Amino acid sequence: MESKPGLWMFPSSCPHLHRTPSCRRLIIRPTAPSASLYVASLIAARINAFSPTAERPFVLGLPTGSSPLLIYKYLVAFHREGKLSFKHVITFNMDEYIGIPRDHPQSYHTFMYTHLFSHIDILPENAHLLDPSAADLEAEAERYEAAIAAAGGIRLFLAGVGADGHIAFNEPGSSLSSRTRVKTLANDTIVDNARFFDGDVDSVPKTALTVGVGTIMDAKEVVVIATGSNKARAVRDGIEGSIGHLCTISALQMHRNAIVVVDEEATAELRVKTVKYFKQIEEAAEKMPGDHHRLGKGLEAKL
Ligand SMILES: N[C@@H]1[C@@H](O)[C@H](O)[C@@H](COP(=O)(O)O)O[C@@H]1O
Repeated sequence: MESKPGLWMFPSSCPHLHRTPSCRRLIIRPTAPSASLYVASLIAARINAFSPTAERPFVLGLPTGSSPLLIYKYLVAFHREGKLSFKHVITFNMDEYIGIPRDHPQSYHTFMYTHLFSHIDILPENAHLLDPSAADLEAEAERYEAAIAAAGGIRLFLAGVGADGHIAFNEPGSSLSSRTRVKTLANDTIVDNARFFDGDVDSVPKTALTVGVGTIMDAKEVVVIATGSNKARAVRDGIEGSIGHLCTISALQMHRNAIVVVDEEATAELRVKTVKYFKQIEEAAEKMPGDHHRLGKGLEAKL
């Protein structure tokens, strides 16, 4: 029998393939905009299918960075077109820098309001972010975990991935069962993120509050977006590599309901066989499109 890479594989006869787009798998889209539209459409479809109410809100985990930018644009567009409401959505952001104020242009708080929260109907009290100004950061981390639990747990966690395969700020070497805590950033991450601080490595905070790998693994569904050739190594290690703490996104191989959505460029380091296999699965799924496909039709050209 042909060997198949990793736990991400499942037989093309898997009945779930035809029922839900959220079987554990890799989705390959030609470009970053089409990958982002896929993810935004999936999130919108999940929220709408859930029909959230004040008593039964949809709980969404969110990332920052350049990767989710287009996804947020699409979500805002869906909202403006009356296709999506965040009125009964509760969000939890995955991380926040320590050492810069909330209103700093590069804080994740500012990022979220600039790119998403100010443009949708989310209630401010429902948009949760870690507070790095808390006097006791350990207590703040515990408070955050408790708030997630009190909200009923995260239904869908959207994530990006660092070039070295880290998820949130769970840098290489993080425990795969870690919870929300303070993390010292890896040098690679600091250098990478200097692009947001006018290229000045010294201005990048050296520590952050971040949800743990375990916190993300507890979500009912995890969706990762990875686009561009600088994510190719992370995608390869996360999908074809073994599960290990040096590439924390690889923990998702153990998640029952996780999807990695990539563009062609991000597949550059994958084996041809792996790419072919997942494309074949996707072709089969597309013959039975779910509503997340229809929802996004036409938007890509407009944005
Ligand atoms: N903590 C964030 C991650 O959540 C993000 O996924 C990563 C990649 O960022 P980008 O999408 O800008 O490449 O950067 C930071 O490390």
